[in-house]
Amino acid sequence: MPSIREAFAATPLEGNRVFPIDFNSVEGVVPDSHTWRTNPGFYNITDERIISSTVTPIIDLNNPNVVKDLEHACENWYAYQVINHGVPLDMIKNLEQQCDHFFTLGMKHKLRAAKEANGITGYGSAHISSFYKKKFWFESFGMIGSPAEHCKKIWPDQEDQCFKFCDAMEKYQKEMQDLCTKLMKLVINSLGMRSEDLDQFIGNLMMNKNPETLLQLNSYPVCPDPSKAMGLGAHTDSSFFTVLHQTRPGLQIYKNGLGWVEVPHIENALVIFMGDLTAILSNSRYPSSIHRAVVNQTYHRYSIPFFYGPPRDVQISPILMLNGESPVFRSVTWDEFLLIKATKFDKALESIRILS
Ligand SMILES: O=C(O)CCC(=O)C(=O)O
Ligand SMILES: [Fe+2]
Repeated sequence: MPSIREAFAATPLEGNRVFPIDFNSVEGVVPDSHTWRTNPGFYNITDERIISSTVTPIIDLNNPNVVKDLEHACENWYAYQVINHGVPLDMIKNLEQQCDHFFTLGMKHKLRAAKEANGITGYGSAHISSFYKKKFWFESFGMIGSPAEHCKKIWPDQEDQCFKFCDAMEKYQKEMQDLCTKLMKLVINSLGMRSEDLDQFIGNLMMNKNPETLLQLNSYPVCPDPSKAMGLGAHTDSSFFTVLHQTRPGLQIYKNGLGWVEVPHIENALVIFMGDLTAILSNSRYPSSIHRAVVNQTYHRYSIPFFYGPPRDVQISPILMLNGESPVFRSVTWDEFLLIKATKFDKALESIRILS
């Protein structure tokens, strides 16, 4: 059984040991390594229109109709924002502050926490840039659980700073776990599972083990020529779903027939993307959200995604709710799916399809 680490190691392309450039040293022009060509053809996207007037759904988690609202959003938008999510605003502000603290450090400091070759945690770039054969205007710091080991290297003689950073990350992870447990129930409920069966169903699905999660801090520095660069190219997340906090606008989701739809920045709302594993679970009723991040000339943007998925070795297969319904996808573990995704990228889901 390959591990997530091996899944990334299996990519024949550059892998994710692609270090970001020192964005502070770039003067005036976007270097060739980062010059973006539009429409590289992934996900068969041909429509490059950018739509800013359409508002993606906003779901109030306290609304009694939340399950219906969620069902509609998952079927039609694949991404939406939630309000009344219960995550305290001061906790989010503290997280942003620590995020800014890290990314405004000099390159020498950030590289002390560099990702290992094919690693997931620590400082680095986006491994999907190898598919695009271009680098993104992007740098990130990934964490599974406590970031303490990395912190000790970044701030070797600032115990206080180290503590503040770890504390902000760990508290936020805990909040995210609680929110994702709640969202998972709502998603399964919206697929037609009865409320009274949810706990047992999800317990069995996860084999009564803890979910696998990854917290990531993404940074998109100010760019001298945004028309030539891309923050993060179009992709879907491999998780069940992802909860994302954005500090400023820059996120776009792709919707057939409309093009790229800007997801507005709403203070105290969190963005949810449906991921590939929910496309499998829902037997393709809830497609995974194709999204990307663009950059700009005026502000430094951060986004903070929390990726939520099953224990690595658990088989995920479609939940068949209708009489006579046939599975559209074969079952996979998350590890196996990541391995497939690392080589097939936008064709990963297609490659496990058993019913057209
Ligand atoms: O920055 C964003 O808004 C998107 C980030 C994202 O899609 C990711 O980290 O997977
Ligand atoms: Fe994403």
